[in-house]
Order: sequence, then structure tokens, then C-alpha cells
Amino acid sequence: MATVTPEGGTAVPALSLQEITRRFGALTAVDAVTLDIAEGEFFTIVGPSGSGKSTLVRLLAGLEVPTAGTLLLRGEDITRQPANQRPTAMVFQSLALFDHRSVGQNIEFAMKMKGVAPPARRERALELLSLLRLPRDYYDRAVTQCSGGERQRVAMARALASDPEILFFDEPLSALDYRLRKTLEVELKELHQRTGKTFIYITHSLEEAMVMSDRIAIMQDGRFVQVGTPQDIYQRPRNRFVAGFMGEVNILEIRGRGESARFAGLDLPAPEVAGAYAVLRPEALQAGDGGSVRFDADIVQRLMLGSRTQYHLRVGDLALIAEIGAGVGNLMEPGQRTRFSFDPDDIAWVAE
Ligand SMILES: Nc1ncnc2c1ncn2[C@@H]1O[C@H](COP(=O)(O)OP(=O)(O)OP(=O)(O)O)[C@@H](O)[C@H]1O
Repeated sequence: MATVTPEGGTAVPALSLQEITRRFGALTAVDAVTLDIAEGEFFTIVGPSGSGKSTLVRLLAGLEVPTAGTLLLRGEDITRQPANQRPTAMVFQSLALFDHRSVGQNIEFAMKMKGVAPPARRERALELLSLLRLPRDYYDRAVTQCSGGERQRVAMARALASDPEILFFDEPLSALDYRLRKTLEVELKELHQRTGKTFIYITHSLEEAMVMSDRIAIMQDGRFVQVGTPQDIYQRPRNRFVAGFMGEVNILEIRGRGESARFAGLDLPAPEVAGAYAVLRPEALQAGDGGSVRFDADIVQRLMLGSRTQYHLRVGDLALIAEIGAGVGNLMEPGQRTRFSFDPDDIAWVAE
């Protein structure tokens, strides 16, 4: 199956999922998922626990066989091909390194299985150490003497050692602390750029997905609710579920559809869709009269987030969150009644 590229040519997708389904008894864990993933794309599947992400990625990696549907790798049917015969590799959350072996031996494992000669294996392992920004002398180090972040880099080097066409990542950073996770997110994005390979990544964190991905799929109950670029998803969430996944956003139930909608006693422009929810990101709320929809709010709480300050507001019986960049205006005090405003263009209307 070919898709048209932006240059007007055609390209065979790296991976093409056609109605991929996996049932466990009465439960449909993955429900007829259809999608093309382009060569060299960083594609992330995001969803809450139990939405079917792990099952889907296991199906794509060949660790599980679909109940129905077809999987094509560069146009070739691999639906029933076992994992070890596919040109793919997987990095897991539980690192699955051999603890009694050195870093070098771990990285070389797949090459050894393929019968690559020791000097060539060593050379490639050293190359991979530098690609993953680990010192060369780590080659002889025991993996038990590596930190969590270093072990994760060794696991990535080991996955890359077999020179796979596609790399799958099953929540590889979720066991690491916040700062290390942030560092490795950037490193993974750079690794993707340096290798040019197709990365398929799963996580329950939309924030993590936003940093790294070319495209994101939001998964709920075995289906993709929305597939798009990080910007599409952030600016135009398709429904409340997706909007709620973006972390702290304001989701306002708008009473009265049709010609105009009411918000805290104010007229808003009519919703673009036949839906009844307006999603407003915290940074869309400004202190002062800058936006055309204006209201007075009581400041309930102020949280310093570093680059921005978050205010918890109350407008009648509505609770709202506003975020103002550090250095923009003066700090406002809890207990103060303050004028806020926003632009109707910043509303994303969602149904359901
Ligand atoms: N081998 C299995 N047998 C029966 N049910 C299964 C099996 N594997 C997964 N499931 C069920 O399929 C559904 C999807 O599970 P899956 O692990 O794919 O979700 P997930 O989104 O990866 O969740 P998490 O983020 O918690 O790992 C769940 O309801 C789970 O209980």
C-alpha cells in the first residue's frame, strides 16, 4: 500500500496496520486498529492503564499474534512472523539486561547469536557506546555498576546492535526519576534523529509523547481516539477524554447551545461543533483585559512552577486554572479579586 509523500511521490509505509484486533476471551484489548506509520517516523501511542497499548505493541513486535487483521512491513505481510525473524527490536521498561555480564557483552548479545566475529562485534559495541553517549571504558564494566539511566542507555544500545529497521519502546523511562526521564527524553529524540530509524513508543504520559514524537495516537479501550501531530492534539483535542489527558486544562461545560453559549454570565461565540464543552489551556487565561471575554475571579491559590506561575481561580461555582509566564506582570496574591480574560480563538470545542 503506497501513500503520497509531501513531495508528491509515493512511499511504502514502514508499518501498515489493517484492522489489527486482539481478543482475550470476551475482552477486546485491541479493536480493529488501522494506521500507516511512515519510514523514519517517531510514533507514540499514549493511553491510560488497560487501554491496550502493551498488547498493541506486542502485536506489532511479533510477541503476540492478532486474532484478526493484517500487519505489513514495507508492504510485506508479517502478521504471523515470529519476533526473532522480524527486523525489529524492543526496549522494555524492565530493562531485561544480563546482570552477570559486562556492558559490552550485553550490547553484543544479538551479534554473537548471529555469528558476528569478536573484533567486529567489539567495534560495533564501541560505536554504539559513543552513539548513546557512554564512555568507551564502560565496555568492560559490569551492568550492576551502572546507574538506572546508564542501564537504560545500555538497553538501547543492545536493541540497536542488531541494526533493526524498527525499534519498539514499551514505557522505557517510567521507572526513572523525573529529572533523568527529562534528560533521556531529549537523548531519545536525538538518537532518533541520528539513526533515522522508525521508532514506535508507548507511554501513559502525553507530556513525554509531546516532547519526542512526530505523531501521537491517543488510545482508549483498544481504539485510537485521535491521531495527529503533538500540536494538533494540544490545540484541537477531539473529545473530553483527549483534553483531560493533557493534564491541567480547563474544561467548561457550556450550557445553551446554538447561537451563543454562556460562560459565567458571559456570551461566548457559538460552538464550532455540536458539542457542549469548551477546552481552555491555562496559558490562554490572561490577567487583565487583554482578551475579549472578560471576567472577575477570586484567586484561591498560587503555585510557583519555575518558568510560570499557576493560579487557581474561582468564578462563581467554577474552578479555573491560569498560568502566567514568570516575569509577566506582578505576582497576584491569594484572596485578591482580579480581572482575567481570554480570546475566543483560544477555545477548542469538543463534543462528548
Ligand atoms: N494475556 C492476557 N490475557 C487476558 N487479558 C489480557 C492479557 N493481556 C492483556 N490483557 C487485558 O487487555 C487489556 C489491555 O491490556 P494492556 O496491557 O495492553 O494495556 P496497557 O494500556 O498497556 O496498560 P498498562 O499501561 O497498565 O500496561 C487489559 O484489560 C488487560 O487486562
